[in-house]
Amino acid sequence: MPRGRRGGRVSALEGGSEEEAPSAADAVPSVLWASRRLPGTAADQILLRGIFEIGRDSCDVVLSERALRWRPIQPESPTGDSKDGFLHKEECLELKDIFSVKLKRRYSVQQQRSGTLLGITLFICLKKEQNKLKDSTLDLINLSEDHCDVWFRQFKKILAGFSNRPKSLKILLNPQSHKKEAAQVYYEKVEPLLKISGIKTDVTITEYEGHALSLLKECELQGFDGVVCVGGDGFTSEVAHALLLRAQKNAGVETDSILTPVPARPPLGVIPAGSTNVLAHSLHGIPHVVTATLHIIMGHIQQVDVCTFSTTGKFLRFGFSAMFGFGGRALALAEKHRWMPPNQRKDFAIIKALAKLKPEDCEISFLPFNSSQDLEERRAQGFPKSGCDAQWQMIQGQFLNVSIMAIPCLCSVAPRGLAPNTRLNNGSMALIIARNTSRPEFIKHLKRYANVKNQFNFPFVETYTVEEVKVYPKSNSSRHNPEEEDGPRGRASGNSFPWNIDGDLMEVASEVHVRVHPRLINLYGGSMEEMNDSKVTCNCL
Ligand SMILES: Nc1ncnc2c1ncn2[C@@H]1O[C@H](COP(=O)(O)OP(=O)(O)OP(=O)(O)O)[C@@H](O)[C@H]1O
Repeated sequence: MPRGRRGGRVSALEGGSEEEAPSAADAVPSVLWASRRLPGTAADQILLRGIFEIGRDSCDVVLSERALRWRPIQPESPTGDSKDGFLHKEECLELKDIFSVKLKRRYSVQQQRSGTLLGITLFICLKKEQNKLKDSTLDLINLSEDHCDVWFRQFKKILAGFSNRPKSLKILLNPQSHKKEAAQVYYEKVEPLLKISGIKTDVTITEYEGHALSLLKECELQGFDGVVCVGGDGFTSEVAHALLLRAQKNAGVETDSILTPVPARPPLGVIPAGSTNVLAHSLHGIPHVVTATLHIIMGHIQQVDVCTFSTTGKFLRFGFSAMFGFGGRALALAEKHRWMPPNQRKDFAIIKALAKLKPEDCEISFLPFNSSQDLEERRAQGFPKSGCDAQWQMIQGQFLNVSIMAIPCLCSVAPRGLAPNTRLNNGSMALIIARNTSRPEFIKHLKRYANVKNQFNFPFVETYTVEEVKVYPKSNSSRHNPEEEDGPRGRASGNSFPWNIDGDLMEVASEVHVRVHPRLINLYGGSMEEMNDSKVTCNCL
């Protein structure tokens, strides 16, 4: 009979009976990765039972359909009682937290091929502090090849049952993101975890702006379970736009003026490696590479709302968030100074845009959230168009900044989000308007994003929850002067207005129509824990 390293007898008792687990209050896990107790364990059928060394203890290990449980084996006292049994409580690991299994072997110089079997290693996804995931391992030590083989095959079978987890991924990597470290991020932190998980990858390193878009128009995605982009917001947004555009073309949807887009099939993973990582931060609650990678490996999927942007009835692009006015002009300035290092460029652009702060004269119409259903009903009841459109509201005046956001837009300068009351998939957008005010007051408003105070609690700030927005800049504002470095009011070029769409500059000459489309794209990401002080109190949102 083979024996464990510390002399414990090895056996595999398939389908054996399960001991009653101790109460959650009693359980004191000695290892970080062990969750205390699973609810409803009674119905959990036992698959295998055997002895392994875990940590420094010889343990009685039980594998059931939902969990792995173990308890150190107690030496029997002459009276038959266990001396310190109360110290050795059962620990357990939910099977859904395992992402890979390998046979653990020790290789000596002579044994280059097979090595000496030591046991089984389980690769585990741990939940750390708020929203952060971490990979870890659990070694089940047993020297018996037969014993380990039975358990190894059982773990493999269990892992194969997680059908939502990807087996092959198309990776798109922007080598120019931030300080050009996206390749290093991918090859050092992401690829090793994908390899351990047995996920096949096909990596394309983009060579120019727009490369991902043109590649996704043509390339075959049939063999991939998902697409992953490694880069910043501009790159992620480009890839999301490309996937959605592809979905429309595949479904025969006219892309000149998209009214009701169809969802994109392959889920998109977002590995944060840019100078701004608002999308990854909003999706995972933290711009953390390992967390993002583990969500992909575990097949956690979120359906996320997406906006369409169009002008004069013509579709422009898909995106998650937009800024017009100060946000657009600051980006236009940053783009003109691409030669600067990313952080310096951002700071420079913000300071310069603040120095040249001027309001945009425009008219904003919006359809408040939940009114479109009423609108459809009114149209169905034969109301004239003007009667139907009474649902639309209109404001006009001089605005310093207009933000339209379908996602919360978490970032380092706004840890609770630029739109903290929006969710990833609540089917609405936040419309946040800063009317004209003095520069110090506007700066005070911007600074509030960084702390817990309500950034909307200013008389010049208005917030609305909307489904559609139309922004009409007034055409009588001063014309572009090519002599002026940044154009009038920092405009991007000619007579167009700069829009910041997910960190990408979009120049539009006339009005922009933004509509939200609920749950249009699948993104890899788990449901986020709310921040402790999650809701700001605001009259409108
Ligand atoms: N090889 C490349 N060379 C130049 N630009 C590229 C390349 N690959 C992708 N891009 C473009 O770079 C833009 C910005 O990329 P990304 O968002 O990853 O970086 P970033 O550092 O966060 O950018 P930003 O400083 O604009 O926030 C994207 O619009 C993308 O199309």
